[in-house]
Amino acid sequence: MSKERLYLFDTTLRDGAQTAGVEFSLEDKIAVTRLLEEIGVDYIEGGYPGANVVDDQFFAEKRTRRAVFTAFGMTKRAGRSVANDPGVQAIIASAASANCFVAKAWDHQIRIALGISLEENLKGLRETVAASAAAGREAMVDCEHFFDGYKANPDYALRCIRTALEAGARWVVLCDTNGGTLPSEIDEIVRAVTAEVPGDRLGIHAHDDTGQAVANTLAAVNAGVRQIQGTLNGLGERCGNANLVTIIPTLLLKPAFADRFETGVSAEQLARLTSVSRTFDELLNRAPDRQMPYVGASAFATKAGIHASALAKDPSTYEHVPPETVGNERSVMVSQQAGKSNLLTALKRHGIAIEKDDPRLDKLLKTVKEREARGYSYDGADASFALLAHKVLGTLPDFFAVESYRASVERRHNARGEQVTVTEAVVKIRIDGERLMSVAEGNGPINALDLAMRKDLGKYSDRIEDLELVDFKVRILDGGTGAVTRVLVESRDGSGERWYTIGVSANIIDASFEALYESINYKLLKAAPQAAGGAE
Ligand SMILES: CC(=O)SCCNC(=O)CCNC(=O)[C@H](O)C(C)(C)COP(=O)(O)OP(=O)(O)OC[C@H]1O[C@@H](n2cnc3c(N)ncnc32)[C@H](O)[C@@H]1OP(=O)(O)O
Ligand SMILES: CC(=O)C(=O)O
Repeated sequence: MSKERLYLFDTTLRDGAQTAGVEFSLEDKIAVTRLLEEIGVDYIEGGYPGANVVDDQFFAEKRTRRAVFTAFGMTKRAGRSVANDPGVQAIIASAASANCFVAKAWDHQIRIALGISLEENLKGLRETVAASAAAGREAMVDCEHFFDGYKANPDYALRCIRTALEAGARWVVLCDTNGGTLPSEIDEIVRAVTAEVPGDRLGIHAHDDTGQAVANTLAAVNAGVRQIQGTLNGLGERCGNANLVTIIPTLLLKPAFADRFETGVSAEQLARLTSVSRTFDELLNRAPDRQMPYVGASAFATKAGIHASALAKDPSTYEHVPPETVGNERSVMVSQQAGKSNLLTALKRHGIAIEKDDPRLDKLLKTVKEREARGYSYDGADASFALLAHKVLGTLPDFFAVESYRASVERRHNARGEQVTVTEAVVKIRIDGERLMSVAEGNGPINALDLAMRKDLGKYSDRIEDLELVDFKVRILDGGTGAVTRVLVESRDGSGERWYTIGVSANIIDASFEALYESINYKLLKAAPQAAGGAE
């Protein structure tokens, strides 16, 4: 049986630009377009020419290679002709080859928000679409508030669709603008509409105000629409739009859709989805959502010992799809919820071979659980887990020992009478019996300690030259100033590898120092031949 084609329409650069806190520069728009082309969407709605300078610049030239470059805007204003409407003219004159016009389809909105008659609204819709089609653009219409409009006045909502199609629109998109419609209502209304209008001329644009945007989109596809609008990582006005990063793998990997439909996304492009989603978050300067379906860091992660045991026998026991199909990876974590299977998987990741009945494994599990009870959290600090494992198994080289450290913070007035804060640290270490002492100033006690500890590591100094601290997170575990502090340090080196280490103490400086010390030790461990596979 031949499959029906579904068309993916991305509106990250238009509806996504309506997200609170998001502003795209011209360079951002160009970079996002490149990302979208990597995953093979059919249409890229790049923004609203005529609305702002960035969008004018973006639409000054064609920005897509394969996807249909689409400009958004509203239909002509009442009381003027299309030729005299600068908004519509800017859209048609742009470098876009498709135009998507928003038109209201809810009688209540037309009366209140536009203050015009229902006929005047249809006239604007008809004339705008006709002008775009006459200019050789692929015209489409976003029927704003379609579902609320259909509930209030189905005849009028349907007339909006028919008017757009008769005027030359390729697609009419049914919008759940306020995002309050539920999947059962979408199903019922789309089925009623597709009884009148062919589904291969219809699209769906769902907002996530009840957390149902993806479900609503899939319900609309099931009920007959063939164009899907959505955004990268679910960006969009208020609670966001339907998340294409969730929808695409569902369409390609779930038989209920994959057996019936095809898209323009290949298996190779699907495997780039995790990277595209995370790169997009980098560009937005925000942390990726660990729990995002398919692509989140936790999407194929397990902490539970019972799950880890079964996963080791066959990954399909606890995975709904193979993680590599979307470019993600399986992760078995070590924590209080762990059993020996979790440890074995984590040890294997660090190149440590050990039998399940080796008594040292019981000792390691006991140590992990004891330390977790004191505030350590190894599921986010894999490098500290590796160090702990080598220590318990007796294979951790004795790189260097810290004999003592001291940090001081002094606020005083300098010679010009200005108030300054001076921070200084002294670290004494011992390597092969030799004592080395370093002093450093920093912009805070932790920075000063880090600089002092790394200043002179004797024979190891050149091995840590490319070590870089990337992030530093502090969490107070029990609340109050007398509480336990957990510090997580993220490091990286010239190889591009990133690792996480942890420190826990009632004293924030002590916890930080421990995490820094662990980071240096892990860097040295990586290059230590005697530690590799050292449990045997
Ligand atoms: C559901 C959606 O997401 S639709 C997309 C919404 N996105 C945006 O609005 C982002 C970009 N918008 C903008 O930069 C500006 O709103 C502009 C440039 C488009 C217009 O700015 P202004 O001319 O100052 O108008 P303003 O934004 O205050 O109001 C919108 C006007 O468009 C009219 N209008 C709204 N929708 C339509 C439509 N589909 N067709 C015709 N006119 C419309 C409104 O009645 C209002 O006019 P009025 O104030 O005379 O009643
Ligand atoms: C067009 C659009 O963004 C909406 O109706 O939500």
